[in-house]
Amino acid sequence: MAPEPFPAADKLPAGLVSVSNRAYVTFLAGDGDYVKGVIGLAKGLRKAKTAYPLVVAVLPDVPAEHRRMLVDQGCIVREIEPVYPPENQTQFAMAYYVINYSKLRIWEFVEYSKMIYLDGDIQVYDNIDHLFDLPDGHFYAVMDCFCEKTWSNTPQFKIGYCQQCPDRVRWPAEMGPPPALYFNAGMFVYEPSISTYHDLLKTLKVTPPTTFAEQDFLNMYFRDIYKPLPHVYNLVLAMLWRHPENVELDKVKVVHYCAAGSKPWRYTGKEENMEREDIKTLVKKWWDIYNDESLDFKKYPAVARSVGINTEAEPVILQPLLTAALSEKPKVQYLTAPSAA
Ligand SMILES: O=c1ccn([C@@H]2O[C@H](COP(=O)(O)OP(=O)(O)O[C@H]3O[C@H](CO)[C@H](O)[C@H](O)[C@H]3O)[C@@H](O)[C@H]2O)c(=O)[nH]1
Ligand SMILES: O[C@H]1[C@H](O)[C@@H](O)[C@H](O)[C@@H](O)[C@H]1O
Ligand SMILES: [Mn+2]
Repeated sequence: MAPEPFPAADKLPAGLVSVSNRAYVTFLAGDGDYVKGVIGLAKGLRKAKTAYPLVVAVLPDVPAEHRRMLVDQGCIVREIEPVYPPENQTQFAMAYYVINYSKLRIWEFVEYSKMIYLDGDIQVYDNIDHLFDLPDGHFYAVMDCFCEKTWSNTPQFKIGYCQQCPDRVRWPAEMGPPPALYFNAGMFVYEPSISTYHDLLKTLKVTPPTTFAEQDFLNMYFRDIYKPLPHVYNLVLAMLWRHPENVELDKVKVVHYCAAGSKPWRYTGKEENMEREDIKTLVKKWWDIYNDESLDFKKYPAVARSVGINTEAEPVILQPLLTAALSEKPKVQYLTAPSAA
């Protein structure tokens, strides 16, 4: 059996809690080209020298060949069951809802105490491991922008209101209180929990599907514990032309290629705003990482062997071992557990 990367919590000396049971997690559905996004993300995280592995939650329709490619990139592949929207609500767009709601399965990954979820169309350009140290008990994500056409059927869009600049068009008093802060669900910091997982699925069963699927649902479900993160942790590309005054591009750590036409592996430059120089540069940056063979996981075994790691063991567990071995920090950090008294 492959060795465990870190001591299990119940094998630690009394009073000590492992804080290494952390991981990034992304999600993959289908046999299309999103696998490129996930491979790019795995390589980007490696370039940023994260100390934590990337778990990929895959739906059953992800082909074996794509799973192998992910394992070869040091990812931990975990199959999840699809989650279906409430019956009779969605004659069309079924696939869209199944894909997005299935993301809720990641609350089941309770072998990790804290995870950072990243969409497959996200790239990480700088280390964000410090986000794991944020206090527990909250849901952390970056506030969305309401200005793109994707929002056109919302009251916000219709009156030109955006939470990114609430003073530009004020929310009219006759429309009641302004909408609660709303996050983009392409990136968030959360704590897996079986009780939350069951409650999420139970609540979903009685919640009619809406435009932004699980994103709307998560916003509703976590509204009381939501804490906004700065834009640098999830730059929604439309911010570049909708709210440039809120963006410091050179400080951005995480880019979300969610604007129409911006997915780097499908980029043609033809769609609206896609000819911008900043977009071209960001697309090129993504490709530079994707094409960088020195970031391939297979390049790492030589280094692994030199620090005494068995590279023939399950590749899926190599990344945390290796990155921990190569980082200056100790492999396992310990915290004194608060007294139970
Ligand atoms: O065929 C697909 C479609 C999607 N995905 C996965 O699902 C994620 C979400 O899809 P997109 O990134 O294409 O969607 P957007 O960024 O436009 O979507 C935003 O809105 C969605 C709901 O509308 C979700 O909330 C998503 O997390 C949020 O970033 C992808 O990154 C990818 O990880 C696949 O694996 N295969
Ligand atoms: O999740 C959605 C999606 O990414 C859209 O492309 C974007 O326009 C929205 O702001 C966002 O909420
Ligand atoms: Mn996305």
